[in-house]
Amino acid sequence: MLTDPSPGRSLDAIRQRGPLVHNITNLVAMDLAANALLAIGASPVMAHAQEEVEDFVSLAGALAINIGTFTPEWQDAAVSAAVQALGNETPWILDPVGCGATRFRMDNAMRLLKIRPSLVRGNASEIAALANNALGTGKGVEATMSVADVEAEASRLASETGLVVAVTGEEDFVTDGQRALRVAGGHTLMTRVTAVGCALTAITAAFMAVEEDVLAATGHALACMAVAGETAGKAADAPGSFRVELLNALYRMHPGELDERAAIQWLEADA
Ligand SMILES: Nc1ncnc2c1ncn2[C@@H]1O[C@H](COP(=O)(O)OP(=O)(O)O)[C@@H](O)[C@H]1O
Ligand SMILES: Cc1ncsc1CCOP(=O)(O)O
Ligand SMILES: [Mg+2]
Repeated sequence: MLTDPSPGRSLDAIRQRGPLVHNITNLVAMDLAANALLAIGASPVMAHAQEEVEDFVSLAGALAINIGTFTPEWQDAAVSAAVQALGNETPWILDPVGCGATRFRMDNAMRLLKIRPSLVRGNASEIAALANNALGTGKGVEATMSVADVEAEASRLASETGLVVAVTGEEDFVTDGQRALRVAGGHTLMTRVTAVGCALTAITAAFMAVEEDVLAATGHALACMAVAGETAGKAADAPGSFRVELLNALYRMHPGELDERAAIQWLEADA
């Protein structure tokens, strides 16, 4: 595990070690998330059969669970995987896609939250919904609130649960209830390509596989995606080509460039 909190060092470690990331993710995101992991140098596997999830967790450096198109069977497999990850001390991340939209999604997210993910990453509406166990936020899987609107609720959720919570949007916010950071950058076209957030969740798992400090690993992953988004936004002016350029930018990113361009701001306690 790394001790030097530099995003470039984390990216370099991913490229050197190629951690296997086990994803239990949604039908929309599988392609982009797997390709984003390959682009940064990690190895993806997408697997959600109850019969094999525990085996894959034991092989993986990190687990990403994303509830985006869950069925009850899928959810049960995710619970088994999360319990296994917790027992193995394998870092795992929860992406509560659209949890403010339906009771089924919220119940899935709350059940998984109790298995103590290392990190919860969602957009502003999802984190607001989760923090209050309340429906009615967001439009389906999309955010209708800003990150600034929910920073206080994210901090409360982190303090109450002892988990690290990341809220993403125009400027990202991450907190463990004591320490916090913001990550600037990215591009508005990231909201016009589906599954960019899900792909971010997947690559954050890869950063958690090589960096023990979950808050730092998350900051590094968010900065990596933000820098890639900026690069892609210079090369593309519409969603189709932006998606391709985002993968190209993740693949081409040099650790030194990431260190230079990462806009991570560590905040005082209680920020
Ligand atoms: N308006 C924006 N400007 C720049 N970057 C953005 C913007 N909205 C989202 N992002 C970035 O897009 C990625 C996905 O975040 P988000 O859209 O919140 O997730 P989701 O797709 O799960 O709703 C993050 O890296 C985030 O920083
Ligand atoms: C459109 C959609 N519907 C169910 S999951 C999904 C993808 C959501 O991706 P993201 O959370 O990254 O926007
Ligand atoms: Mg999402």
